[in-house]
Amino acid sequence: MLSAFSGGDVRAAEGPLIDAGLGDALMQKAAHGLFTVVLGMLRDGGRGVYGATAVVLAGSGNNGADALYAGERLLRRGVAVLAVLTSERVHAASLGAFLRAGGTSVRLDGADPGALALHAAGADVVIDGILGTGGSGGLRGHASAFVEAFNDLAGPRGTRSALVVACDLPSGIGVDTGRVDGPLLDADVTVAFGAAKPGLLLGAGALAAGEVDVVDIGLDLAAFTPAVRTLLDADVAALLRAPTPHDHKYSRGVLGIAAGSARYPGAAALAVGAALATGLGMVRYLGPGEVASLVHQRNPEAVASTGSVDEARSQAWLVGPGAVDDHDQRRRAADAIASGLPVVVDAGALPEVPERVGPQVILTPHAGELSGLLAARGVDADRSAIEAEPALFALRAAETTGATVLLKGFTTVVAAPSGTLFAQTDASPWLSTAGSGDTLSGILGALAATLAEDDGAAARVGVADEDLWAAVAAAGAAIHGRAGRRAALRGPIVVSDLPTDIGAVMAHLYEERRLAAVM
Ligand SMILES: NC(=O)C1=CN([C@@H]2O[C@H](COP(=O)(O)OP(=O)(O)OC[C@H]3O[C@@H](n4cnc5c(N)ncnc54)[C@H](OP(=O)(O)O)[C@@H]3O)[C@@H](O)[C@H]2O)[C@@H](O)CC1
Ligand SMILES: [K+]
Repeated sequence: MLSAFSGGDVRAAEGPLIDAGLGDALMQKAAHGLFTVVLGMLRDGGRGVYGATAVVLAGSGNNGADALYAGERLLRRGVAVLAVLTSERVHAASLGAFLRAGGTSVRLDGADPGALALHAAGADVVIDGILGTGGSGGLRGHASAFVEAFNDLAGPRGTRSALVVACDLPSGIGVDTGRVDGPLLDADVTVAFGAAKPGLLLGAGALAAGEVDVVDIGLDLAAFTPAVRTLLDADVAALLRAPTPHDHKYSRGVLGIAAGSARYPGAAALAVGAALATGLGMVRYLGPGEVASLVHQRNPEAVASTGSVDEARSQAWLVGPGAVDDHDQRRRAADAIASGLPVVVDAGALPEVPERVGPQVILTPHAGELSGLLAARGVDADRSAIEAEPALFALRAAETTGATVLLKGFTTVVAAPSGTLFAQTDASPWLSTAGSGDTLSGILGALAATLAEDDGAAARVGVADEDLWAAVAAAGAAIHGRAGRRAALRGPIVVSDLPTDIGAVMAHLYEERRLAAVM
């Protein structure tokens, strides 16, 4: 599990070490970690180290000092390093060490930002040490002008030639929110010191951070609660419940699905297909006969009826995908939510959620739907406000309703009513296509059904029992994202093909789990 701690908690964990006179040692460890990652990138990128060129962007605080000390180490390996000082003030000892190692520095306020940006765009590596955890708001003044010029000249990440490495975090993102105001240097890699910060896992900050590499600098964070967590493959694998020889179809998990309507029949077929590919004992489909026929064309193993929730014994429910303007489906949604069983509530069923439910009710809105859900409960937040700070509003919705809230997006945020947060940035942009949400809900439903009666699941993934459903939702988002990435290797994603990729991802996860068990 990748755990992110707030800027305040990281500073508090540094406190005792700084009091013991170890502040400089911490900074040297951070700089060494940063240097080691840059070295690896130069080597892996085939650029070599001796004779490579680097630009260090150094702001006024300790973040700039880390970057300058890393620059000093690069100079000693034969890299030509230019330090661009983005503020009038600079950490004197680190600049002194950098200059003594043969580095050159230039102050941004006395120079032409365009010319410096052009130099940086042509370098092998740019180290972003403008702002770290002490920053507030977006980049200002000269630094902001430089970054804009660099982005224009170098082009977007992925196409530009210079590798950008963020020191602790991409300068200017909200440390705890991932909020981005103003221009930003998208990093190829972010080297985080001591722990990831929440802004690296959330919203626009997660996009800007690129790959996150955490360097151990000896901080003890055991007394602090992670602000955000990301499940890695091993965590998702640990959560899964593999069938045993003693299982039968009812004990493996039965998922009731009330999805689809005359207007949107396809949603039912997509949700059923994704649930079956995730693996479970049985899918019971409830809905109009013509929709059931469509479901059966692809998945004859689904057991269909036009009956009620009470008549269809299940361990968990999925309600809402494509269920629009259908009185019977609305009724089933309300009954499933009231059943006390785990229930995934999507799309058309979201308006059926009563004032207060429990965490076993997993809501899966996108930003627009969350805005409606909150408005109905007296909280005013439009779509763009939610997209700027997804964690804040997912948490608000979880606290207000008592449900687990999975807020869809490129980064999917999951909030438990306890305040525990997960963020999964596993998706492929190709997944933003019609029907994608229906397959996510099918995966979530299957996981809920298989884990509904599994008392050991929370402990296996390392969360409190009350946060089990949030972990399940995060795992579902991870599986969906990975399946999407796999599908995108073939070209633009056709959602009805996704079950093949879901199955392959599940096979990979079970294999990972088997290997973990024998080690
Ligand atoms: N503590 C430790 O032991 C360790 C810390 N470590 C490192 O320290 C980093 C935190 O360092 P930090 O606290 O010095 O903050 P940091 O972000 O470098 O600079 C803040 C200064 O920038 C300015 N400023 C603020 N906002 C701005 C804006 N929008 N636009 C422009 N300028 C802005 C403002 O100065 P002002 O403008 O007010 O003069 C403010 O004082 C942390 O990320 C990690 O890298 C590691 O070495 C491990 C050991
Ligand atoms: K930085």
